[in-house]
Amino acid sequence: MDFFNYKNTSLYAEDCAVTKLAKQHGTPLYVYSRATIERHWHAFDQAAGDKPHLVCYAVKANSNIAVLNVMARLGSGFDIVSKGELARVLQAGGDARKVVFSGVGKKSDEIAFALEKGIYCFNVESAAELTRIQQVAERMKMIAPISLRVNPDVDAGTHPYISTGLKENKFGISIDDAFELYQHANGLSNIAVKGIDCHIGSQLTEVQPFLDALDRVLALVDRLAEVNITLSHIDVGGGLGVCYNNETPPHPNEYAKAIADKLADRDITLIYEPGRAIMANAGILVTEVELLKTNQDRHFAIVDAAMNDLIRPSLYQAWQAIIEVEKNEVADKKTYDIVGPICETGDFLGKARELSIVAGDLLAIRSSGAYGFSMSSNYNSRPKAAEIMVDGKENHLIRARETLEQLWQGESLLPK
Ligand SMILES: Cc1ncc(COP(=O)(O)O)c(C=O)c1O
Ligand SMILES: N[C@@H](CCCC[NH3+])C(=O)O
Repeated sequence: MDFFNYKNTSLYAEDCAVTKLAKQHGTPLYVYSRATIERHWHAFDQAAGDKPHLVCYAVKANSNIAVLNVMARLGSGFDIVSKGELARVLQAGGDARKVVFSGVGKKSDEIAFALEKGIYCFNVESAAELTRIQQVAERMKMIAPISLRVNPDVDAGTHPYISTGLKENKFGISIDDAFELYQHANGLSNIAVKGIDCHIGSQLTEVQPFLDALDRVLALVDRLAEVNITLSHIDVGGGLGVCYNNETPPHPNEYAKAIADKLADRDITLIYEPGRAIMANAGILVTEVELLKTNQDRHFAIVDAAMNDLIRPSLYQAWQAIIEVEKNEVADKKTYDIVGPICETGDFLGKARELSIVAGDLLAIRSSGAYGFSMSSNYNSRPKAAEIMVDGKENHLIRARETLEQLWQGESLLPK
């Protein structure tokens, strides 16, 4: 469910006509809906009911500070993977005490920064990282709160690039080794063992793999309790999928409740790290059709957005709906490949889409709120798109379109 719907023949974002937004801000343009973000966040928050819990939004999905601020105002926590993401959370008014720090390669200065800011917990992904955190904390005369990210070897049934919970993936600590590492961690002078963490992949469309992973995690929690290592939280990661095409993922409510129910009789705090499920359908990417061309019976719509703006179709062959912003009743319906101006064959946003368009029309690429702008780049020296947030009838520019000067910011010429 989202707030991007047609009124008669025009697409609206909440109460704003998308054509007007494009006129005001130009294209390519990311448009986010505040009401959608808030509704999705509340779905996770409310499903856990009375169970102590924390929704830690995965910043990587969309890290614009206005997006983070919307969630900070709701009392959200945040899942971060870098010093940069923590700095963004703080800049957005987020509370460091509700931050969990994931990621396989935290540098010492990132660990020090997070300790200084007083984050909730480090999700430790290897024995070597545990040693590093101990060393940094000892040097700073601080205690680092940690959980181990265990890899439960569960098949998430998702795209291989975004599956993380299998033995062969680089993420986490094999669940078979975790028991010993917990005992070791428990004996370290500057480490406080707090919880356990698990994230098995992204865009999962069924609850069962989450529950299977949780069963394995709970078996370890119980084994640890037998040796007096009592954990105060379980972080179940993110990964809940959304409907891009014809997937039928469980509603966040159903997913979050299934997990909370499993923990109902345990005195333990539950942490979720959703990214996509909150943001994907809270955003669209609006682009203008520049030119139409036909090569050997194949029709191409060349648009002003490209793989640098939205890389998911190129990188994962991801399918995202592409719709007309104004339904054009006059133009012939044809099957188009929607491509950008970048010099790569892989630069496409969608293939074989039936559309009635002429040059100058606007298209909206749906479900672009997550892993859209946050994965964008300047490839082909293309300034990054502008981002706006709609809020009822109002819209706010939350990131200005990049200027040409910004393209070479920080670069310098040789002296001679
Ligand atoms: C550790 C961790 N937590 C949370 C997320 C968010 O995942 P999703 O956007 O699929 O909810 C990710 C990304 O997959 C992740 O790596
Ligand atoms: N970026 C990916 C998801 C990766 C999740 C990050 N751990 C996507 O667009 O689907």
